[in-house]
Amino acid sequence: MGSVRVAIVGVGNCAASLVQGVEYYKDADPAAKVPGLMHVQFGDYHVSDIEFVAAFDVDAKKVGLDLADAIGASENNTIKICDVPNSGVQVQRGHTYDGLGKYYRETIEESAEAPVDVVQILKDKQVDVLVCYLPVGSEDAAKYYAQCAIDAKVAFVNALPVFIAGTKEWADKFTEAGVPIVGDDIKSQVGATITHRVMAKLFEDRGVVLDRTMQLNVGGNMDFKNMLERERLESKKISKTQAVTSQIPDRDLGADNVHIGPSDYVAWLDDRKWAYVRLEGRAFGDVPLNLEYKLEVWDSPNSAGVIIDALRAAKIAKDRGIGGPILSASSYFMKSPPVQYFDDEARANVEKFIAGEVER
Ligand SMILES: O=P(O)(O)OC[C@H]1O[C@@H](O)[C@H](O)[C@@H](O)[C@@H]1O
Repeated sequence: MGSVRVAIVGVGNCAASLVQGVEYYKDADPAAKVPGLMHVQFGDYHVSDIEFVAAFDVDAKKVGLDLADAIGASENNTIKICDVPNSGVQVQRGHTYDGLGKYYRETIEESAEAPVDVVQILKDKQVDVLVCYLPVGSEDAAKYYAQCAIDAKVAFVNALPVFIAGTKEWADKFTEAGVPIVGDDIKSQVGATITHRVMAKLFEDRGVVLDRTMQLNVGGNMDFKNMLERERLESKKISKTQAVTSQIPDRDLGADNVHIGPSDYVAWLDDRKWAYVRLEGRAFGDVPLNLEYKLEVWDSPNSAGVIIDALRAAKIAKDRGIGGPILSASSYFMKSPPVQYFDDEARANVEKFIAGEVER
């Protein structure tokens, strides 16, 4: 079936983990269970079939570098997984639009080069899938790249909380163009969202009434620094909140009883994220029952394995000529898919999609 030719928008920490992970797992045994991957082999595609063929960024310290060098440049501060050999792919100057918020502008220098013709490059490089890793709050920039994907007939994986796959307007555009999309907003392997979803559902399934809950997140990467600008957070908070409340459809907690969102920037955490989660409920005899946990993760590697699956799902859809939102992959891999399922159902749907038993 050949390779999965991938272009990256936003060569930050998440891209760094993705590129390293593809190198790290290139010889993984398809029959083995390896840490961090849900599928070594995803349908016809092994991890090693993922090939990076183009990359776009606007940071002067990244534009012009080989992708293998750019992933360690500028403010990138995630944990190193392995060395990556020279890729032969030079990071090209993308379009900025609203991609750089106040804190990015204070921290990095924007490239003085002129933006490239993204659609032409996607076509020239015969890209299969474009993965969008722009900073939170990049509404216009994310939509610009989504349109580029449509124009170049390239599948789109939307890792950030800008609603594209989840809106009728964009879902229709992708469907009409026959271009697949997996989105929106990556849900990490075992991250704040999935653990919180599972716990909220557990309360309700076991007859405990959930009254109040909160999820406070702190981290030290550019994502968290960027999110100090509260105006950039609107869609992120909506995405994270409904990712949890969707799992307890029969309970309306009321807006004042749910608080989920990024909370502060702690520079010395680097790319680690700490999530403090609390659920308060009533159990047998209306007796209080509270659960509190803290999750410590390296943020970017925690999502890279999920993206590796999302890229291959998008490519399979493209191979099969299916356009529009890929519901199975979107609901399992993303926080804000067009349709929310419980995670066990979503997982089963992904397996059925791989087997060709469900269309999308
Ligand atoms: O841990 P969660 O809640 O699944 O979130 C995962 C991802 O969510 C994205 O919105 C963040 O920008 C990423 O940095 C993060 O890794």
